Amino acid sequence: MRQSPALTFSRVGHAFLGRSLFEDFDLAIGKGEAVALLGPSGSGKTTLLQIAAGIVEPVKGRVLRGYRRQAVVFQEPRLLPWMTLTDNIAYGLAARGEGKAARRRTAERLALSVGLEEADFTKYPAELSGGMRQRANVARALAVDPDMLFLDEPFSATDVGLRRHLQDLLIAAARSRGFSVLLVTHDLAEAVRVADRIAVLSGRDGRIAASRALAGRPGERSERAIFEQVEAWSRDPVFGELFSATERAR
Ligand SMILES: Nc1ncnc2c1ncn2[C@@H]1O[C@H](COP(=O)(O)OP(=O)(O)OP(=O)(O)O)[C@@H](O)[C@H]1O
Repeated sequence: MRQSPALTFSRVGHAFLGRSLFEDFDLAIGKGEAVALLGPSGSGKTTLLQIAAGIVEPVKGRVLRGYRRQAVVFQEPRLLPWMTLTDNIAYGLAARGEGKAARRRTAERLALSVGLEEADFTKYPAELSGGMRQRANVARALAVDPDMLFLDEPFSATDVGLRRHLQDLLIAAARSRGFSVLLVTHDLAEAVRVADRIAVLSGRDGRIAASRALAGRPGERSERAIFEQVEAWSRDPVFGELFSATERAR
């Protein structure tokens, strides 16, 4: 028997101020599958992610959720300024009924796993660098042990070294815990590194212009294989709209 998907968009439509973004958007994400959603700026990627996560109610259609617990990583960390680093990471755990000591232990373990240090545990967000805040952001999402993770341009403001580190960390976490991922990104190399499949949203009609499975598993692709895939797709007409828009934005 085929497993039901973790997430299904079924004929989803949305409009802002009378301007339609998409009419009949369909996409299914399997359990344990990582899908990267690419598309020109303004095509509605973030809106789709927010609809999927229940942050925005679609005007039309349905989202079917076959998962129990979700976490969202936004581009900007959104830490609570009056809470320490570990309290921020542990924030979502209180709702799950975990005791205070257990919450602190989980938060500390995750803080260390994302490269934060013990000396940082009691610092407030204002005392942390941008990179440290982004590490805390990822740790906070993993703390709730999601089976569906939404990532909205999570590393676009992060320098290359840290971006790679956090990508690898998420790939390893997704593999060991088996959660599904919907990643919105502008960065084709990031998509090729992190995802099992890429969906390209058309800027013209808000539908999926192309859906491509990637060879191999995330975390096992060589730098050369990633580079060659990005090169090949950048010559593919289906990706043309994406690249011309990205280049215009530069
Ligand atoms: N709350 C809102 N009210 C009105 N218009 C909105 C709102 N949110 C988004 N939009 C508009 O909807 C369109 C799609 O926005 P969205 O952020 O989903 O696109 P995107 O593909 O993620 O863009 P980018 O790649 O630039 O982040 C844009 O034209 C945007 O201005």
